[in-house]
Amino acid sequence: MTERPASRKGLILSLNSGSSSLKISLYRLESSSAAVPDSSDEPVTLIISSSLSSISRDATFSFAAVEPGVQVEKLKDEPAPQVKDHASGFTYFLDHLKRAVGIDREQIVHVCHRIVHGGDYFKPVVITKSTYHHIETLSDLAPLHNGAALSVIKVCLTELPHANSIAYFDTSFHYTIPTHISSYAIDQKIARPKGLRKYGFHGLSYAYILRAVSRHLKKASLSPISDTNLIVLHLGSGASACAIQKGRSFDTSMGLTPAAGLPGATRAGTIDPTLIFHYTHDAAKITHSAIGMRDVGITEAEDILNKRSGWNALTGTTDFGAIIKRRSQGDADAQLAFDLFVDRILDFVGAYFLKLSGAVDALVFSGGIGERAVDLRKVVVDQCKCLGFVLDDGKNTGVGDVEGEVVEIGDRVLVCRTDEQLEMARECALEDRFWV
Ligand SMILES: Nc1ncnc2c1ncn2[C@@H]1O[C@H](COP(=O)(O)OP(=O)(O)O)[C@@H](O)[C@H]1O
Ligand SMILES: CC(=O)OP(=O)(O)O
Ligand SMILES: [Mg+2]
Repeated sequence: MTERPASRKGLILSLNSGSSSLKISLYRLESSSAAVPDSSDEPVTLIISSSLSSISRDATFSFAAVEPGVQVEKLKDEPAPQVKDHASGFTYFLDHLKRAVGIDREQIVHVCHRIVHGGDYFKPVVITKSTYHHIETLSDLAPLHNGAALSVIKVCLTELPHANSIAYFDTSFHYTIPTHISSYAIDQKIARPKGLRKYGFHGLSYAYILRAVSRHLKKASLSPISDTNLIVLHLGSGASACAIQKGRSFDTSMGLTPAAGLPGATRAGTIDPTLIFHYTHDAAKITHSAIGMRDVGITEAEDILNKRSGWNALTGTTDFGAIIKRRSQGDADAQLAFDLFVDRILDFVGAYFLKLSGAVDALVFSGGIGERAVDLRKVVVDQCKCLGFVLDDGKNTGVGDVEGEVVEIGDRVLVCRTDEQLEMARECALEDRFWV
C-alpha cells in the first residue's frame, strides 16, 4: 500500500499534440490522503475529455464531462472552422471550459504536455525559459510536432499562469534500446556529436500499453511488467511499431525523426534515402509551405516526406477509415494504400518476432487505426498465423462493443485503447518532485 502525501490536490490538465489532433484530458487527483490499494488503481480521475481532430483541415471539436456532477454542453465532432492549428485549438477548448459548471480553472496545478522529441531528456522537465529553448532547438527533428506543442505551451503560460507546465517526452521510453540497434551505419565521429541516432517515438503510448497489457496478462496468470515481451503496433496518423523485451523498449520503427518506419497520414515512412534527390531538385531548399508552420524551418525534402506523402498522397484523404471504406467499394488507390500499409507492418512484426527470439506474449494493436480498423487487423493477423498469432473473427469484429483498456481478439492478439494523456497525468500525480 502506497500513502500519498496530503499536500497533493487540485486538477491536472494533459495535452497531447499529435500530428492531426490535440487531445485534452482534465483529471482530478484522487483523495490526497487515501492509500493506493494496488497498482491497478489510478491516482487520477478523468473529469473532462476533449479533442480537436483533423487540425489544419476542417477541424472538428469534441467535449464531454465524464465525472457526474460536472455540467457541460456535450459536443461530438462539431465543425470548428476557427481552429487552424494546435494553439487556436487549445484556446477554443479553454473558451468551452469556461462554460463548464463545477470547474474552476484556477484549480489546475499542473499542465502535462506531450513533447514528441526530447533529444537527450530522459525524464519529464518543468518548462522554464531554458527547457523551452532546448525543446525549441529539437523542433527540426519533429517538424509536425514539437513546434505545435510549444505553441500550446505558450498559450498555457499566458492563460494558465498559476499552473506549472511540464514536458513529457515520447522519446524517453526508448532510451533502453541497445546502441547497436539505435546507431546508424554512418561515421560515428560525425553522428555522435550531432546526436544522429534512432530516438523512437510514441513512447508515452508504449508505456501506457505496457502497463495495461501487463496488468491484463497478469490477470490471466502471466507475467509482471519486467517479464513482458510484446510486439506493439501504434497505428494512428503517425504509425510505429515497438519490440518490448522484458518490459523495456528493444527496438522501434521510427528513428532520428518520426519520418522513419511505417507510412502515415501524410508521411512516406522509410524510403530509399537517395530517392528524394531523384524526386525533386530542390531537396535542400526551405519550402514556402513551411513558412506557415510556427517555430519550425524545414527543407523541401522534409516537407515532402512529412507533409506531402502517405495516405493523402496515395488516395487524397488522410482518413484511414475512409480508405478502408473505399477499398471495400473497389477503389484501386485505396487498395494500394491498404496493401502497402499491411506489407510494411508485416516487415516489422516479422523482424521483431525474430529479434525477440519468438518469445512474444502478445501482438498488440493500438492508435486511432489499430483500435478501429477491423479489416486491417484481420489481414495482418491472418498473415501472422505462422508465428502462432490466431485471430478470433467474432472478437475482432466486436471490439467496439467491449469496454476496457485491453480487449482480447484472439490467441495472443490484443487491442489496447492507448491513452497518452492518462500516462502523463498518472506519472505527474505520482512524481514527488512536482509536489514539494
Ligand atoms: N473507423 C476507423 N477505421 C480506420 N481508421 C480510423 C477510424 N477512425 C479513425 N481512424 C484513423 O485514426 C487516425 C487518428 O489516429 P490517432 O491515433 O488519433 O491520431 P494522432 O496521430 O493524431 O494521435 C485518423 O487519421 C483516422 O485515419
Ligand atoms: C510521433 C507521432 O507520429 O505522433 P502522432 O502519431 O501523434 O502524430
Ligand atoms: Mg497520436
